[in-house]
Parts: sequence; structure tokens; C-alpha cells
Amino acid sequence: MSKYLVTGGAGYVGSVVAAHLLEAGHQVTVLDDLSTGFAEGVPAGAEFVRGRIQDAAEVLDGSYDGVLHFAASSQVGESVADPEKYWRNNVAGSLELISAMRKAGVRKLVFSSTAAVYGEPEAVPIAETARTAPTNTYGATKLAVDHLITSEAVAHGLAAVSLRYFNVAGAYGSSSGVAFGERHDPESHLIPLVFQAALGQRPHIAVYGDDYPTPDGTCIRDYIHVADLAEAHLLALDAARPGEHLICNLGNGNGFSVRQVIESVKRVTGREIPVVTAERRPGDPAVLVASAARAHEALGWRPRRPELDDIVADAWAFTLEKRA
Ligand SMILES: NC(=O)c1ccc[n+]([C@@H]2O[C@H](COP(=O)([O-])OP(=O)(O)OC[C@H]3O[C@@H](n4cnc5c(N)ncnc54)[C@H](O)[C@@H]3O)[C@@H](O)[C@H]2O)c1
Ligand SMILES: O=c1ccn([C@@H]2O[C@H](COP(=O)(O)OP(=O)(O)O[C@H]3O[C@H](CO)[C@H](O)[C@H](O)[C@H]3O)[C@@H](O)[C@H]2O)c(=O)[nH]1
Repeated sequence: MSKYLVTGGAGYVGSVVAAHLLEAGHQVTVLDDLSTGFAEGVPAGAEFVRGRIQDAAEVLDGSYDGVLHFAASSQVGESVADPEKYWRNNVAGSLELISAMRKAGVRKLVFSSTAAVYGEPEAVPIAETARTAPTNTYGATKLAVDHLITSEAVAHGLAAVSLRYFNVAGAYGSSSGVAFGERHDPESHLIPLVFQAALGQRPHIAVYGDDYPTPDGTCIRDYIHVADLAEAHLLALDAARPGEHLICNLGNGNGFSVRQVIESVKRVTGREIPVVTAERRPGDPAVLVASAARAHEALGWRPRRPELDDIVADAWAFTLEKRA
């Protein structure tokens, strides 16, 4: 059994990973300022400290075996409108966290990076060796933290893994029967927005552009089940080596179009979904699909829930449970 600090463990991905760590028998402390997370999202069995990563030195000591770092501001549009918030929270916050880790002698880190570091891809599927050219401040700050981690590994022997998530989706029902899913406010992600249209909470779903060079003209993305993502984090903790910074994409390697996602939601929910076609959203690449080859080789990771309907069904079950 090991002891881990999970920053951002009251948020969507962090709460699911914290639940997986607890189920694997580990001890977990969640550090979260609840800026976008929910105290009830912290899984039972985890210690909860309400606080900021900027003050991580007050929490970390030599009893921790590692840190899983999810805490961040992560809305692309907001990052363009208010870049200072993103440089401060994501980059300066991570610098304080990494510095506190060094002082406390905590020498293992798994970091939530993003496909947004690549920007408009030159080729798909996207490998980790692809050019990094983020098209928004959010992606730029995540790339800066990746560089920060590399230099810490080289200079001070940190054992580190960055996982570059593609489109995280779905929800997780833990063995204790508690479900963890996506609750962003405002919501900007496609699947929860299509649910809102299915529930009549918004008049329709707007498809952002149907003139892309794809088979049905709508954007293609690589949707990965949050529980598959969580399993990769536990494997990453095992794979981390002192002085090395391993970077792995996390996606299924399969793409689905916006229209395919809407069709899947129709099948799963059995509901009508009003759809309108809207302008392209600025900065949206036509196709973003991961090469998951390195995650397979370096982590021994394989997604176990790659079917879009299964991902959508789990997310729908969580949405209904939250409404009940
Ligand atoms: N959801 C996705 O599709 C996706 C894709 C790629 C990368 N990511 C990354 O994964 C991580 C988790 O994303 P999520 O979707 O779960 O987001 P989320 O907003 O649900 O979770 C982030 C959590 O971090 C907390 N937090 C933010 N700043 C903090 C600070 N300074 N100190 C302490 N806590 C702080 C928030 O309160 C929240 O609980 C983020 O780093 C995000 O950039 C997410
Ligand atoms: O109302 C909507 C919302 C989204 N979309 C489309 O649906 C696709 C998926 O959009 P999301 O906003 O759900 O996800 P993104 O692909 O934009 O973003 C994801 O990938 C980014 C990297 O590019 C970041 O990592 C981000 O956190 C992650 O959610 C995109 O083609 C988008 O244009 C619509 O058509 N209508």
C-alpha cells in the first residue's frame, strides 16, 4: 500500500482516479480548492484537505509516495479571454507543487496533460513525437508544465509521467456504489451538452461546423472512457522511473464525428434530440485522434471500454442519477 496526494480530486477525472487508488488499497489525500470541483465528489475513504496547490507545502511531507496532479483551470475559451489566470493557476501553481514535493522528498509525479498541446495536427493519429504548437493558452500552459516536469526530472531525479488525454467521457460507478461523472459548470463538452438537449434543458445541440474534410463534414475526436483513463494512472505510477519523464497520449486510437456522437446519444437515451448546424468554433481542428502505441508499450495499457455507446451509456446513467 502506498500513500498518494491527489490534487483536483474533487473534480471529474481526479475523483475517478482517487476512487481507483482507494479500491487498489492505497491511502489517498485529496487537495482541492473546490473552484470547479465538489466536496461530495471526493470518494469516501479519502482524506480531504480544502486548499490550493500553491500551498501544497502545508500538506506534503515525507509520508507520501507520490502525487497525482489534476488541479488546473481547463476551459479553452476562458484561457484565451483571461490568460493570466491560466499562467498563474496552471504554471505557477504547478511550480509551487513541484517545489514542495522536492522539499518534502516526494519523488513521483503523474500529471494531467492534454491533446491541446499539439494544436492543429500535421498527421493523425497523433504520436508523442508530433510537433507541439498549442492554439490556445490552456494548451500552452499545459505544455509549459510538461517542460517544467522534464527539467525537474533531469536536475533532481523526479520520476514523472505526463498523460496527454484526448476527449475524456463517461462516468464511473465505484464498487461502493457511488458514481462519479462529469459536472462542469458551465458545461462545454459535447456529450453532456447533447444530454441537456435530450432532456429539454437546452433547445437543441448546435453542431459546430458541417463542412470539415471528414466523411460527414463534422469534427472527429477520440473519446476515452474515464475509467480506462484512471487505470492508466495506476499503471503510470508503476512505470515512473527516477530521472525520467515519460509522456504518453491517452486515447482509444478511434475517432467519432460529432454526428456519430449525437446518433449514439439517441440510441442510448431513446430520446429525440433537436440538432442545428452552427458556425465552426474557432480553433477546432477537423480531426484529433491519438496514437496509443506508446501507452500500450510503456504502460501495458489497453482501453477496456472503447465502444462509444458504452461510454455514452455510463455518462447517461450518471446524469440520470444526479437528476434523481
Ligand atoms: N476532462 C477532459 O476532457 C480533459 C482533457 C484533457 C486534460 N484534462 C485535464 O485533466 C485534469 C482534470 O480535469 P477535469 O475535467 O476533471 O476538471 P475539473 O474542473 O472537474 O477538476 C479540476 C479540479 O481541480 C481543482 N482546482 C483547480 N485549481 C486548483 C488549485 N489551484 N488548487 C487546488 N485545486 C484546484 C478544481 O476545484 C477541480 O476540482 C485537468 O488538469 C485538465 O486540464 C481534462
Ligand atoms: O455544443 C457543442 C460542443 C462541441 N461540439 C464539437 O464537439 C467536438 C468535441 O468538443 P468538446 O468541447 O467536447 O471537446 P474538445 O475536442 O474541444 O476538447 C477536448 O480536447 C481539447 C484538446 O484539443 C482539450 O483537452 C479539452 O479539455 C478536451 O475536452 C468538437 O469538434 C466541437 O466542435 C459541437 O459541435 N457542439
